[in-house]
Amino acid sequence: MSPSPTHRLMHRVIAVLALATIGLLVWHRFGMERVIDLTTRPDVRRDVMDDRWMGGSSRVALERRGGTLTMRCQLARTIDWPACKYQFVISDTETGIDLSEFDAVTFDVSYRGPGRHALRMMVLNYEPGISKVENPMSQKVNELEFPVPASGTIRVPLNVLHTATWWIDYMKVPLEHTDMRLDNVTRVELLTGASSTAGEHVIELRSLRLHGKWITSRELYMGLMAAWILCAVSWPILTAVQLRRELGDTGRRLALLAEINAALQLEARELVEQANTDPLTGALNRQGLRAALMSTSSLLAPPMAVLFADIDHFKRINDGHGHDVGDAVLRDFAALIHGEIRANDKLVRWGGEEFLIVCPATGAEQARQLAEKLRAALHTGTWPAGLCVTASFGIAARAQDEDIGALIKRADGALYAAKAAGRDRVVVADAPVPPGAGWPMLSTGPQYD
Ligand SMILES: Nc1nc2c(ncn2[C@@H]2O[C@H](COP(=O)(O)OP(=O)(O)OP(=O)(O)O)[C@@H](O)[C@H]2O)c(=O)[nH]1
Repeated sequence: MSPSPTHRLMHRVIAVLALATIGLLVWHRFGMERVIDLTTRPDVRRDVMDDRWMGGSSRVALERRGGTLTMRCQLARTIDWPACKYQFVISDTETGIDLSEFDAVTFDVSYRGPGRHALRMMVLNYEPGISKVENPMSQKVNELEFPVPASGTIRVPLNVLHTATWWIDYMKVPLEHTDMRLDNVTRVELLTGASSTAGEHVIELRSLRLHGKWITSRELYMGLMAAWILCAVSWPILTAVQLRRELGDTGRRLALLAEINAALQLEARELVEQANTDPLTGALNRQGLRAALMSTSSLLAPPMAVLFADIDHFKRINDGHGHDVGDAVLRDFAALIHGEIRANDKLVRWGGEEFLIVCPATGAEQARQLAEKLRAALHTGTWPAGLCVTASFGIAARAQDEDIGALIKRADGALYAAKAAGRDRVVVADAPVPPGAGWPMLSTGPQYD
């Protein structure tokens, strides 16, 4: 069975999702790089500061030339931790930027000055519950000191930063807040090294860049997981909807087929009825009698009788009043007989103005009484054109094992006798003569084909 359009669509969605998943994971791993350049970014305030606010006597000055920031620091070791520093202020409020998915920082720097060249980087993170906007010292200090060449680019991985122990002591930070965090960075500072020699230190910073990803691994995994869960959930739902639709279609098709079938059956019944019925009188025709005898075998079980009824001088009616009146008499004659006989009796138009009545469960005497009743009804009936219509009746009761053809022939003989005796009467045929017992009395009637 070929898949439904819904399933084909789902297969495509899964294929696209699988490719997108692989593509995004590879892209996230090897690309998707986001760079924040703190030396040029317009919303970052760049500044320098010396240690006089802590009681020191170092002096610092900043020169800006193009994108290059040159810090001239006259370092004086008059306090324990003398320092000059660059400040990159990202935010003065509690809302910083999330650098947790940033993995490195690069410096393009030149350093001139006495002693060992080293720089200290501090990344200040706003910690809810600990940091206060009005107290810059309350921001969590993540720091690292690293050596600096005379000139060149240095790449420092961010995961080697650690929370400064002096800050933990100073702020009396509980243990659970001592981990390094970069999810809300408000400020980055670049200081002279902790054990820098006194004297002039000239640091030329051409760029300071943070390197990370456009979306965090967590966001990527969550997004992909949500997409796959949505896909997994929608699969059974769409399958159920599709099945429901198919069931509905099948039901509608079945209902339509049942309707067509019923119509065809009705049509077939009508055709059979038409084939078995005389169109003028509504009585059975000979084919109809054959069908009735075949479908209801009990019709012929003795005792049973057949009556031949033939309208007297019907030719005169036709000749005297026209064929239409003749037809009307035939219709009324059949209707009158139908009104008098039992439901399981069969009225057959045998030909012209001659009718056969098949009466199951009827003996010769009962058949004769019926014929007399019919004859009397004809007398009292109302006929087209004020006519008086009579009929002659020939009756034969079926003997055990008698052939139906022979039975009809005997009834026809009796009818012939009734006509011959003056019409408007009933004649009952004698019982058939058993083989070898001689000829029956009424065997000389008209021949049947
Ligand atoms: N109007 C009409 N006449 C029919 C039909 N079928 C047969 N007839 C006519 O019925 C007439 C039968 O005439 P006959 O066989 O001579 O019988 P009859 O005139 O009734 O005389 P008896 O039977 O001897 O009393 C014929 O004129 C047929 O043409 C029919 O369907 N409609």
